[in-house]
Amino acid sequence: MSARVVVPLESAAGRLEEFSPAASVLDDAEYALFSQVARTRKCAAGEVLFRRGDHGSDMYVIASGAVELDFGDDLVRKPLGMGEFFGELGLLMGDHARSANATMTQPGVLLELGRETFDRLTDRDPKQLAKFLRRTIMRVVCNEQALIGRLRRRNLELQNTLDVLRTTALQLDQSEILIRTDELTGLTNRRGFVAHVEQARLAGKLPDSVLILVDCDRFKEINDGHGHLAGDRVLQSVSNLLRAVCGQDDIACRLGGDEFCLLIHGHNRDGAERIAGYIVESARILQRMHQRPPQMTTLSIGACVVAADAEIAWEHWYKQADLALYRAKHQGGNRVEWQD
Ligand SMILES: Nc1nc2c(ncn2[C@@H]2O[C@H](COP(=O)(O)OP(=O)(O)OP(=O)(O)O)[C@@H](O)[C@H]2O)c(=O)[nH]1
Repeated sequence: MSARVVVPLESAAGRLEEFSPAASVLDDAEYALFSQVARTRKCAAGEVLFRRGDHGSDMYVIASGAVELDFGDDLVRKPLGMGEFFGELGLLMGDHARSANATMTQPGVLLELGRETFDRLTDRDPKQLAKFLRRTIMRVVCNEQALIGRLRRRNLELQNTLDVLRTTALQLDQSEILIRTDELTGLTNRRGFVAHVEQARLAGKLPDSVLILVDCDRFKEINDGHGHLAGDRVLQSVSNLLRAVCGQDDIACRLGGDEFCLLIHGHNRDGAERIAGYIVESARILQRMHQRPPQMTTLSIGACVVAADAEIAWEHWYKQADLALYRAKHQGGNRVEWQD
């Protein structure tokens, strides 16, 4: 029989009792008593005694050989050896659903105790049986408490993991927004704009639109004459003006330096001409209104109609609008030119 470590443990009734921490080992007197009434069963290695969820009412004592209890999921498997018992809840509760798979890992002999044999023990040695039952109940309570502790710890770990995942997702969203946003103006930057247009185009969801390229006139003179910060303020004013004319589905973008663009969705040339004209006119008025320090420059615009065609890439439309912008600049700026 295997070696036993016996430690005192306070019972539910408050008395000190002998209790084995392995707790599934019978003492010599119990073993002798059970072997008087039990059925013996020879088992081969690998033989499955019961599976998780099976209903059963037999308890087993290992006379020789070894058994493994597998509680499933990621719970630790429990090896049992000579003198240890298992399946006692089936015996005590009757027709109990097993909570583990029990498999012989070494060939051996088991003592099987069914309900009727157990009843006979009540007559033979009630004191010994009561001691066994108390110990078994304590074992169940301890196992349950350990299980609850493990589940609590796992729950806490899961919650922590979820928190970390939530924070990471949020950080990813924020980084995604940051890398697509122009820091100075808060408008979408070139990367964000091109990604948006290309995604929509490839998905066939880019509606007929108008592309409007906007460039500040003689912006360098503002930087040179009033300083870089004044130049920054002008760029912010231009972006506010573009934001103001944007509809819900339109996009305003700072392409870089003093160059901006607007993608006006669902507009034909007539509608977009009014918008482009309004931008140039408003900039002209603001530029005259605030000259020292300057709040605005006059603006040049090159525009083209973007036909919804999944085959034509964004660069094509950009080149068209840029040709128109070049003409607008060439004619002195402060105007709108179209490329058909
Ligand atoms: N203040 C400021 N200036 C910038 C920024 N980015 C680019 N610039 C400046 O913008 C100026 C653009 O100069 P140009 O491309 O010659 O444009 P321009 O002076 O408007 O000339 P035209 O377009 O031909 O009228 C350069 O002097 C850049 O240094 C910025 O973020 N802030």
